[in-house]
Amino acid sequence: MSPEVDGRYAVLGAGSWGTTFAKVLADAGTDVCLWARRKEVADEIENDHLNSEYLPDVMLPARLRATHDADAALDGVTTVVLAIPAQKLRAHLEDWRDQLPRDATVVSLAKGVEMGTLKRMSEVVADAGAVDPGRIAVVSGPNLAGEIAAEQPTATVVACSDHDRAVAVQHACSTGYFKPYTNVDVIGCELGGACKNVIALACGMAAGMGYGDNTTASLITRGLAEISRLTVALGGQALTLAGLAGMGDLVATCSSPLSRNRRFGASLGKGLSVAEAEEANHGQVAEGVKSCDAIGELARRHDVDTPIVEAVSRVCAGQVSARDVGDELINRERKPE
Ligand SMILES: NC(=O)c1ccc[n+]([C@@H]2O[C@H](COP(=O)([O-])OP(=O)(O)OC[C@H]3O[C@@H](n4cnc5c(N)ncnc54)[C@H](O)[C@@H]3O)[C@@H](O)[C@H]2O)c1
Ligand SMILES: O=P(O)(O)OC[C@H](O)CO
Repeated sequence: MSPEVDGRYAVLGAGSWGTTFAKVLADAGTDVCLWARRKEVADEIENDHLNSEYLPDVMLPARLRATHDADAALDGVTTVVLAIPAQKLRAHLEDWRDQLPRDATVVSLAKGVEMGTLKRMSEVVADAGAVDPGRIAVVSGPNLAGEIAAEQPTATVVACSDHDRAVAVQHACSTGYFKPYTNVDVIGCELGGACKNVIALACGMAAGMGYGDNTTASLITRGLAEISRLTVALGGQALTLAGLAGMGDLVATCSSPLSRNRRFGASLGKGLSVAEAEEANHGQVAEGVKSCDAIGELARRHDVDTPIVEAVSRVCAGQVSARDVGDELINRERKPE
């Protein structure tokens, strides 16, 4: 375990990733309290050091505290970590806005783009939480919660326009199994995390139809081209997408049977309806299903071509089958890479 880290952290949201990230912080020696929406989840973590619904096989550190009371979790903290699904973040922030300490760093773990507003999560935090953008950080990378909770070695990126704040979060979550790098390109890191979910849906569809690694690699690589174009159009850095928050997360999410987005896509590829695919995912969030339309619309507004994102949107809307959309993609116009 690392030496004690300065500052107190609240992690708001005790699903797979919120619980895992809180464990990482506690293992790093950081003082952390986890807020759970349901009292029984908070009580189980506080008393039994277990979150049996999301991480049934993982013993949580005794030093990790948990509560159902958001005011208590936020009292006196230096850093607030938001681990709420992307489309639910705004409503929660509006509730918590007055409790967010004025100088706290606010870290978003969510990977999505808000439907309707087309805002990235840091923009939602700035807007709904009334937080100065220089205080907002995002954590994104190849971070499948189950593997990290099992303490398998993983790297990630902490991005913040204020480098000192990124470094502080980096120190607070560095452990023997979790290695955070810093970056100042918030736009690139966020778009990498949000868009790879949509590409993972496409890879899942391909797997569900019985296709192998060549198809997956082709979708990952052409997906990376779409994400890079969109990132540059929105003011981010293409090079960020060559890193952990881009290629790294694409490889993990598009290849892993643990990914909820890939699993959801595989259900669609096998011919299940969207409702049946949701049921097969046991109510856990597959962010790409909701974000794909917003990402597609964002790309259209900036005149960026995103054919894989468009294809996934149409399948998720039930307009076309995965197989038909696959044929459309392979038969698009031939052009230089
Ligand atoms: N699980 C991962 O491996 C992982 C890794 C990196 C990033 N993320 C991202 O982190 C975010 C959270 O993902 P997760 O895996 O923890 O999700 P999850 O489905 O496991 O848990 C969601 C959590 O949010 C809570 N919540 C609070 N308000 C809610 C509401 N109104 N509706 C639904 N749930 C509500 C739920 O109770 C639950 O504790 C997502 O944006 C996801 O893309 C997840
Ligand atoms: O399970 P998924 O598809 O939400 O992916 C989890 C993480 O985002 C992987 O980095």
